[in-house]
Amino acid sequence: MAGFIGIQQFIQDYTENTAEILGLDITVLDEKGVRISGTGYYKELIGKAAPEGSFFRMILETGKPGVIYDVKKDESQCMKCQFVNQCKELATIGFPIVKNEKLVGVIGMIGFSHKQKDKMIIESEKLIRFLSNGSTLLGNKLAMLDFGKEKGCKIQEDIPVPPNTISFENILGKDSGLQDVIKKARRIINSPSTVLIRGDSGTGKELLAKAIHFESKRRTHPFVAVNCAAIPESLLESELFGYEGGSFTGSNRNGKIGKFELADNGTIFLDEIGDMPIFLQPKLLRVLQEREIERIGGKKAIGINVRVIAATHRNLEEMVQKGTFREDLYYRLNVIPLHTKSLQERRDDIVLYLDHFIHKHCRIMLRSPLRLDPMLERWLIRYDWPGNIRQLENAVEYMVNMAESDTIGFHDLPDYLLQQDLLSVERGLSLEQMISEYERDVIQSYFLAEKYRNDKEQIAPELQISLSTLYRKLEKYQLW
Ligand SMILES: Nc1ncnc2c1ncn2[C@@H]1O[C@H](COP(=O)(O)OP(=O)(O)OP(=O)(O)O)[C@@H](O)[C@H]1O
Repeated sequence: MAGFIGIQQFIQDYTENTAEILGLDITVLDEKGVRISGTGYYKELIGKAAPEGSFFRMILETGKPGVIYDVKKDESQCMKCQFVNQCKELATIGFPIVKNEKLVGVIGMIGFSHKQKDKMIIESEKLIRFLSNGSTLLGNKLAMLDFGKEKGCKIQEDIPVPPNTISFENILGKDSGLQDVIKKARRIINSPSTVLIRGDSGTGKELLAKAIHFESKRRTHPFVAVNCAAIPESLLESELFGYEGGSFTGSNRNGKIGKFELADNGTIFLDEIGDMPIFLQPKLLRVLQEREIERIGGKKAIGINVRVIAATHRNLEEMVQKGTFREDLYYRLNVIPLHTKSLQERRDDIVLYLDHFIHKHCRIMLRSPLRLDPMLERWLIRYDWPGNIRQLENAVEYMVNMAESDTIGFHDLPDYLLQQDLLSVERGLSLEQMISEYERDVIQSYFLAEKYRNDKEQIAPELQISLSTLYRKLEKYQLW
């Protein structure tokens, strides 16, 4: 998305506003077919590539605009698409985005409902003109961005502008510990104090940091994330604080602005702070105390107004003891400590995440909702999830891809999970107990399914048992 970096938020705002006015869905793809913005179904797909062979990809290949008034009938344009059978689009119009005579993306208008499709047919001339203007607008905006860069304007191209903002609503989970953390975080959104988020990998530290930023008054300014463990030690200092032109061999002659300056008036998220090299720690401490930075090779201090949120999975107290983390920096960071619990510590939330991510990925893959085999669900609840929610979501995404029927079963698990001892969690139970537990889960799942609305007379024949047997089993498993 090289050309689109820096105006991603502009494009998403444009897309959403246009979609609202027209009552149709809008999406924009970059030259590689990766979705930059989208509304409706396509909002969830931002950042993902459009399927090979799809209509918009064809526009990227040919550089020609296209219209499909009836996707179901006009199959010739979609036959090569790998999702042709699951596609929910009814009508679609696409226009290439051209910058300085070069194809750099596609803007598309989509009708998912029959009402939208009819509108697209009736008002086609007007809508095609509208989309053509939209593509010109975006092409010109990109060209202006390049022009500004050539003239040396400070365009903050490496600020990762999020396509949409995050709020506390995005942090799912009923666990009381998690809810307490959210409650605390809500209280300090507008405070200037430094926050230190502790928790294992994939437990939502960055999500929490983003929610704090985007719920605060700083939300219109950048949220800049720096992973201190991912940047080589030798580069971290210049990444964080920037440098003046010609300060060292190989450096850019115009100098480089550091992440602290980029985050001015916003929030800097220092992920993996426990990996900050000891030689840089005094410099960070100074920034936190003085609220000013000095670029490498620079002679003057630059005042900054940045909220610092740091995070780590490491045991900082132990590191302080061992002398690998400065005690003064530790206290300076640990002003507002927040802790994100691992999934192992709040297994009750696992079902909620499974459900949420199954729905999410079914929507993304344009599949009708899948259900989980109850036995598999039980196994997933008892599995330890060392990679926490990130791992769980990836596993669900894999299973939704693999499932051939409307139920996700053990055979759909990713290989690394299949290699686990699938019965290990059941150890200590006799075969009879395991079968009983399975039977209980199956019956319960039918009562939880909206389709049956708790109707025993519908459920009994579905399970091929008599009504009285069903009553007996409900009694046995106390499923009243
Ligand atoms: N409570 C939650 N509700 C919904 N999604 C969540 C939650 N917690 C985490 N996630 C999702 O899990 C993934 C990992 O979260 P995130 O990157 O915030 O974790 P992290 O603790 O910062 O991980 P790391 O330490 O490895 O950087 C993200 O996709 C995030 O959206």
